[in-house]
Amino acid sequence: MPDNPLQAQLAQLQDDWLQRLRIELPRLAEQANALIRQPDIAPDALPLLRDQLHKLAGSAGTFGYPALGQAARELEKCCQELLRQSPADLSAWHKLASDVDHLQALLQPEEFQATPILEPTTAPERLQVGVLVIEDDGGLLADIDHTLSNYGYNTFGLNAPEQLAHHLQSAQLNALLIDISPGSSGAQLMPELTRLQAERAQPLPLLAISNQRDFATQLEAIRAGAVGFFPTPVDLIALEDCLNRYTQPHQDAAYRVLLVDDDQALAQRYCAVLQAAGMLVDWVQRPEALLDRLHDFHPDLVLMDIHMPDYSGIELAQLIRLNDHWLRIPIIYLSAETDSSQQLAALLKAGDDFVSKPISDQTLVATVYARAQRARLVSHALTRDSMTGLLKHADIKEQVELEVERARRQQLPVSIAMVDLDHFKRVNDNYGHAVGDTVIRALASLLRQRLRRIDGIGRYGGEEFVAVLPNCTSQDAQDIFDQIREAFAGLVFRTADGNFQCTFSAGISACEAPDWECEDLLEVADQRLYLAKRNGRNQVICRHQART
Ligand SMILES: Nc1nc2c(ncn2[C@@H]2O[C@H](COP(=O)(O)OP(=O)(O)OP(=O)(O)O)[C@@H](O)[C@H]2O)c(=O)[nH]1
Repeated sequence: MPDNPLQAQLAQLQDDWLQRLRIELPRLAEQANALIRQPDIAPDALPLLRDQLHKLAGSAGTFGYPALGQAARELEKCCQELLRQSPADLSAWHKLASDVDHLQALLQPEEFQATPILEPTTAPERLQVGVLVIEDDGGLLADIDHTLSNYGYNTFGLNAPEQLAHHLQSAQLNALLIDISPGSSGAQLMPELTRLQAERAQPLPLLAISNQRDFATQLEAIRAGAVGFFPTPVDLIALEDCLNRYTQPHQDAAYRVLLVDDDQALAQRYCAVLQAAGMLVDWVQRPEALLDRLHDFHPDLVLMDIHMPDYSGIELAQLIRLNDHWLRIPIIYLSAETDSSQQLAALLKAGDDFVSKPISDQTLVATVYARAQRARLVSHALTRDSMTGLLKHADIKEQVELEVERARRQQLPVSIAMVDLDHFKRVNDNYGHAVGDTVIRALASLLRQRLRRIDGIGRYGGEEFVAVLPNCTSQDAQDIFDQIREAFAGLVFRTADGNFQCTFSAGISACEAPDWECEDLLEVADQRLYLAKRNGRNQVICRHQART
């Protein structure tokens, strides 16, 4: 009995498939025998037999019976040939019937090779990160501590140089932040640190600070294993961004795969395998439902069977391509078709790739994963604001629409937050536009870090942001945004013209009537944001009364 849930599920699916085949194979043999008795029914009966053999050729290998799949493929070709020639000589029909009959003998269990499935792609929740900070400048050290703790990091220092080796073994330490300016205590520790890092299976991410920015200094940092280099005055927001990149797991949401296949047994198996690899899979059995499902499910990728009763996968792929909105979604054909000219013809009409059935679980996961990852990257590049990495105006609006619609369908709450920096014009006027940009990036980074992976966050205007929080009441949204507001107000921005702090105001709305559309929620959130500004700023309002 398999000891892991996926293998148990696959074994059960294989068992079901076998049961069905024990009934279907004798029927196939009977259909082939009927052709000997009445060769004149061949024009109608033979295509049917060929299609069933085609389906068997595609599924048998996947369920651990490659010899049966191979034999079915040969017989499929044989049917095709008979259809073309319609031989009068009965021996060809006898041979076909006997070979189809023989398929049952190939239903003996073969060595079932359970292939390892790739690791799930879903990211775990945010990790608690410990950072060892070695910095002689007390003022800068205080700013680093302050900023990083506002972003949720644990920072600690080194009391004595001989403790370095001990610290590096601690499970609570995830990154190093060291000032390597000439003559500093960090610089003196570098030879020892480089040696200790080399002994580790996985060196800790090292971020270097220095009052020098020349080639030799940066090269020295790289040789000590630095992944980030920050000349003074340190851009603490960029530093946190770099720390986040190297210490947090990949924050992407699970890839969404829409599977279009009429073969229930195979579809269930593909779903189980892809889900076990951390992907979200939706299965369309009836092609008529395809367009609605695309609209509701928003897949990153479509896996399309080619041969289905009444429709071909190529027609369906062309149908998808008629809509510009879905142009970015890769379509991978899954088919028992091995004729490369047919494959090419399919790709020329629509679709992006071809994988032949039977496909191993590992190849399926790797193919889908690689394609979905690339599609996400392209989509990311097109929909993200380059300064903050958040969604652009049109894309966050689209996401709000989508979530409001989904919430209504599922009868779950959804909240919208509209956020605007306070007196931001003064920041630009007093410290310059570049510093203003740093403040915008700081807020974007904090929003990304404090909100959930399923929340959508966008830069709605210059210094205005919109977030959509599915399955979240307005009260919960207010609590979350109050925490973010406090953390943001605590950040200190260091500039050559002095240090300063900045705040934001926010308005929250939720679906307050069953017929509320996206525009209603945005408008009410905007009114509450305006109220928050009028009430004195640095506050979050989720009803028509103020709350600080
Ligand atoms: N640095 C920077 N500034 C921007 C960007 N986009 C918009 N701004 C500035 O943001 C400021 C917004 O100013 P206002 O709309 O008057 O609002 P405010 O000063 O923040 O005041 P309140 O919103 O009433 O608290 C303007 O000075 C814009 O030039 C940007 O991408 N970078």
